Amino acid sequence: MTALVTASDLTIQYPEAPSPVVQNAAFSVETGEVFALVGPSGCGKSTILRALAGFIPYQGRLTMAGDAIAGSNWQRGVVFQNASLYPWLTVADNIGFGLKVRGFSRDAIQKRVTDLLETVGLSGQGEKKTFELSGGMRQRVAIARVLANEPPLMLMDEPFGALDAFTRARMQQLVLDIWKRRDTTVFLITHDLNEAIRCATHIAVMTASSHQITQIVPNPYQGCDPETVADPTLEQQIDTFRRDLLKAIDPTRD
Ligand SMILES: Nc1ncnc2c1ncn2[C@@H]1O[C@H](COP(=O)(O)OP(=O)(O)OP(=O)(O)O)[C@@H](O)[C@H]1O
Repeated sequence: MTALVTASDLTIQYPEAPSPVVQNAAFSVETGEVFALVGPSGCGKSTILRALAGFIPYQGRLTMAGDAIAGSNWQRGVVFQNASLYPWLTVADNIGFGLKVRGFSRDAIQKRVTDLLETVGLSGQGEKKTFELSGGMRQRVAIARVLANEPPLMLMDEPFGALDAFTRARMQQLVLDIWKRRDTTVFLITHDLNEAIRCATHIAVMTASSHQITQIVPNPYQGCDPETVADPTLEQQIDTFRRDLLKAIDPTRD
């Protein structure tokens, strides 16, 4: 595998804030990984994602495929917790919006949108208005809209945080299915360690006061659902792995 994203000496300070939120951080995300970033609220996870998206300035080095990240770009698609869809457009037009802006032909857009509606389980719903959709359906549209651009990197900030447990589990499976079938790398922020264990190939940890990623651990349990695992031995192993992650997130914990 080769590094898709590389950060070194990465420092991010908001204007008027007394000190940097992220300081001298270093990490890399390899092509093909699902890289989950976990850590306590307010430690700077979304700040790193915003810098990766090109939404905010940073100091130090932050590159994608060797090029310094400067400004937003379709190659880094972002899915947030609450899908900000265009309410005046249909589902299909929301999904095809980026392609239209990029000058794709009407036929090419229609074909890709039809494929994506199927990928995210919304076949036949392209003409719906976004206000007719449930929360889970809206997130499917948001994911399809990002996938339409076929970005090498998908940035997901608590994408399923507002969904009920059942929908959340289905959406996690959807992301895993998409990741397996497409040539995409995923950077996922989550509060939910079980979500990280289920989805990620690698789990990166930030602590409350580190201002950087302190550990990146390969996850041997990707694809397992820690909440429903039936094998007691495996359940115990996952439990130990989860405890170790909790300890890494909060070293003061017993
Ligand atoms: N635009 C901003 N201006 C000033 N400070 C900010 C801004 N955005 C975030 N912060 C501060 O930066 C710190 C890190 O915020 P960030 O959103 O990156 O944390 P997080 O780890 O993603 O938290 P959460 O898990 O709650 O979403 C917090 O103290 C927050 O208050």
